[in-house]
Amino acid sequence: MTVAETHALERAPDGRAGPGLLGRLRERQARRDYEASIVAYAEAVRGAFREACTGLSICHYVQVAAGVTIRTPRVGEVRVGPPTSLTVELLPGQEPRDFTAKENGPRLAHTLGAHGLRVEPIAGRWVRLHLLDADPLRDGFGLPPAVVHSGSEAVVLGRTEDGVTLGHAITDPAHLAVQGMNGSGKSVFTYGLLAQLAAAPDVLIAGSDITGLLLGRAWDGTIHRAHQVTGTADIAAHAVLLEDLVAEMDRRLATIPPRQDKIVPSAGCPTVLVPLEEFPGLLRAADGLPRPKRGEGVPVGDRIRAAVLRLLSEGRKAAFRVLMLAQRFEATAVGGGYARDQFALRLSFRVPADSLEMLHGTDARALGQEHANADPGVAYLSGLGRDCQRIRVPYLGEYGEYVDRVQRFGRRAES
Ligand SMILES: Nc1ncnc2c1ncn2[C@@H]1O[C@H](COP(=O)(O)OP(=O)(O)OP(=O)(O)O)[C@@H](O)[C@H]1O
Repeated sequence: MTVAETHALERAPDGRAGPGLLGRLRERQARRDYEASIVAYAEAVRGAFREACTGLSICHYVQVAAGVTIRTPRVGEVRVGPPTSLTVELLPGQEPRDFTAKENGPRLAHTLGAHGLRVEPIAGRWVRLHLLDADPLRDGFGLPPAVVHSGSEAVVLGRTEDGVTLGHAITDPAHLAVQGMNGSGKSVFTYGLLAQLAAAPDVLIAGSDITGLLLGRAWDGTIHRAHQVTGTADIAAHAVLLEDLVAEMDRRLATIPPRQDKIVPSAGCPTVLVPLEEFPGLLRAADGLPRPKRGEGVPVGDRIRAAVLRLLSEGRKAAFRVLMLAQRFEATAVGGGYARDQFALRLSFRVPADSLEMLHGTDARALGQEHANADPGVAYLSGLGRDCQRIRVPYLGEYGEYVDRVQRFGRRAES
């Protein structure tokens, strides 16, 4: 036993076993050293924050008699984490998002030795900046085998960086655009979405899928299967299906009851979700077909474009929701800029920076570079009153699990 250990085991004055005088002195010293190190660390964070704000121009330049002086947002409490956080008072005219605008977020975080930064408005002009040690979306999460019992119940879309689970009811008046490069996770996301909706008695999943994986065989025996067209052997069949859906939409629009401006979905008149898997591929295949001679009909590609445009522009009131999937939402590839503008809910898995901006607007420009290398299942979501935010979508599992869930939960066709 060392001398230090002997002292530490001395008896306390009241006779109870515990640290003796020397031990207590050492404890006190250790506590003081620790507190001093915290104060020094907090000062270092304050200094680094001030310098980063100056470097990134998150500051005010004030003219004084001696020249120009720089004011940076005042740091209040520094809380040692992990994750470390600091309260900051915004300067007049500043907004919480100024800390993350452009590339400020990652640059501030890196100066402060962190991976990322999250800004939490507290009250008045005060915000709390959380310095994240790691990407909060690094870990995936599974999609439990749960289904909704009505289209008005929210399906799980994903989880935000703050750990909030985002839901979306398919009855909300929004068409959905999903883009992502090969292997970015858009199919797995869509499997999860459709599996959650497969059992709802007031939802019909009717769409087109040239891959034959999302729709088709997996849905055999369900009520939805008769309303799905797959493969590339008969591209005209995709046009026929979409035109049938437009005819049903027209019928619904013509029968909206008086004093109502939209269809209220029910089991008899379900919300029709129209997945269009790899839609640019469908258009390419259709445009590659021989064109009919003059006066002998409309080219299949044009028929598909016209039908989808009508579903997009008029379908919301008739309880039609289009779910379009593409590697990238270039206007020409998805039926035109007007068609693209109809998507109220937009989701981008890993895509090049210009594709992200194309779908989410210029606000997303700053996010582009990082997102071009995003992990599978990590996406940007915007629309329905939400700012563009980064989420992780749930992982349903391998393809076989999707087929199993559709077969287990999918509403059966009446025999
Ligand atoms: N949410 C997720 N969490 C974790 N891993 C995922 C997630 N989504 C997808 N992955 C992984 O990424 C792989 C590719 O996903 P997916 O097939 O959905 O990509 P994709 O964008 O549809 O590609 P493609 O256009 O080639 O079909 C999956 O096999 C899975 O291993």
